[in-house]
Amino acid sequence: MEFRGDANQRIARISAHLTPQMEAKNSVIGRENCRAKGGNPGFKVAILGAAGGIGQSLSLLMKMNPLVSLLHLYDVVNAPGVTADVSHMDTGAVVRGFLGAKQLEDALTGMDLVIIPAGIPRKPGMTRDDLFKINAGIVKTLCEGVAKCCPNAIVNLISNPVNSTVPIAAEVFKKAGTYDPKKLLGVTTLDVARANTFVAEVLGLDPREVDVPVVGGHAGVTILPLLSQVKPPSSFTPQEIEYLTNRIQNGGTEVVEAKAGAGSATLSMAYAAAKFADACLRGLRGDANVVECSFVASQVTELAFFATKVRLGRTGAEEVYQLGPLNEYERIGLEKAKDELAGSIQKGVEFIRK
Ligand SMILES: NC(=O)c1ccc[n+]([C@@H]2O[C@H](COP(=O)([O-])OP(=O)(O)OC[C@H]3O[C@@H](n4cnc5c(N)ncnc54)[C@H](O)[C@@H]3O)[C@@H](O)[C@H]2O)c1
Ligand SMILES: O=C(O)C[C@H](O)C(=O)O
Repeated sequence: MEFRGDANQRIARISAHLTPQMEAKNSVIGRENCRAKGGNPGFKVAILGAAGGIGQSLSLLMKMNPLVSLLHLYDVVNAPGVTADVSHMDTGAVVRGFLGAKQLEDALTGMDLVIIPAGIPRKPGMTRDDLFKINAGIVKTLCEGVAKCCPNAIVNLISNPVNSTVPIAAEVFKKAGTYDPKKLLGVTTLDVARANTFVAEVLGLDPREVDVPVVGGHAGVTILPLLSQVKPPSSFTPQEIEYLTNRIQNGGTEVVEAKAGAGSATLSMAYAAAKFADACLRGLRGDANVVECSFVASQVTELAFFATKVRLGRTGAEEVYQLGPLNEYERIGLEKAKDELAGSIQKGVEFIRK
């Protein structure tokens, strides 16, 4: 009887948390009184924009990551549904949902890593810069929350245009007095995933065996694959170089056009974001030799931000690698990339300083 009593109490506690009244009473969408808190040692991760095309798949993938003990899912719509759904996966991370601006601070407090895929995606005919008007304000607000509630967190910024949203985030953090350049990382992993895939197709290799550094930024000509540095060492014909460079630079547009108005890359992006977040968490844990490409504060060129390989450690991007030797084709590409990047970075900075 004693056992039944305990069990009934437990069931009553859990059921109480399933009622809409209780959900409304709690400021957080979760199961606060449940015994099952996961108990995993691990990192606390928030996804801002978790109910979106990227956000939902990314939430699923981060729930599967054994390095995550607590997963906060925040959005201005549909966070409760995504949270309920993902929370039923029998993996270690405990999931809590947060809906709307009033719950942003709760979503962010105590986080080690904040991943931001919030904002509108492109439709055919648009450039990433066309998203600036709406996404700049969204990123500003969310980063103000980060500065206030988890100023030491690593931030993975996905929202486009990344070439401008990363400078926006940096300016917000500077204004708040919390800026640590090592901790602000623009996510360019999808460019690398595409480059590895397309190069592997041309070489007839398994993409997992291929490593293509992609530097510069994350839009059109600013996406600069360094095919001369591909591993395993490979040579390409001029036609192959032209084809691969164009396809990698326009990979996002290829998906936008194929989706024909229904958005941009979400599944491959969630995969790439989860891969990059996992690298950040392994760095935070102290693993050695965690190296990924990312758009970060940089002294590699004269520009304040630039994507190159970085080494991820306990404090974020602890080392920013130089470009290495470039061939003539890549040197010309670099100049074009820098010209466009300079304007995008300036636009982001001015948005906050104006
Ligand atoms: N860095 C990259 O490689 C890369 C790749 C693909 C997409 N993106 C960008 O990621 C962004 C999201 O793309 P998507 O396809 O997931 O779009 P989506 O419209 O499917 O989802 C965006 C989500 O953001 C939410 N949102 C809007 N304002 C918010 C706010 N203030 N706070 C929290 N959440 C908010 C929306 O409610 C929505 O759920 C776009 O800007 C897109 O261009 C970047
Ligand atoms: O192309 C887009 O608009 C989305 C994203 O930046 C991508 O590269 O897929």
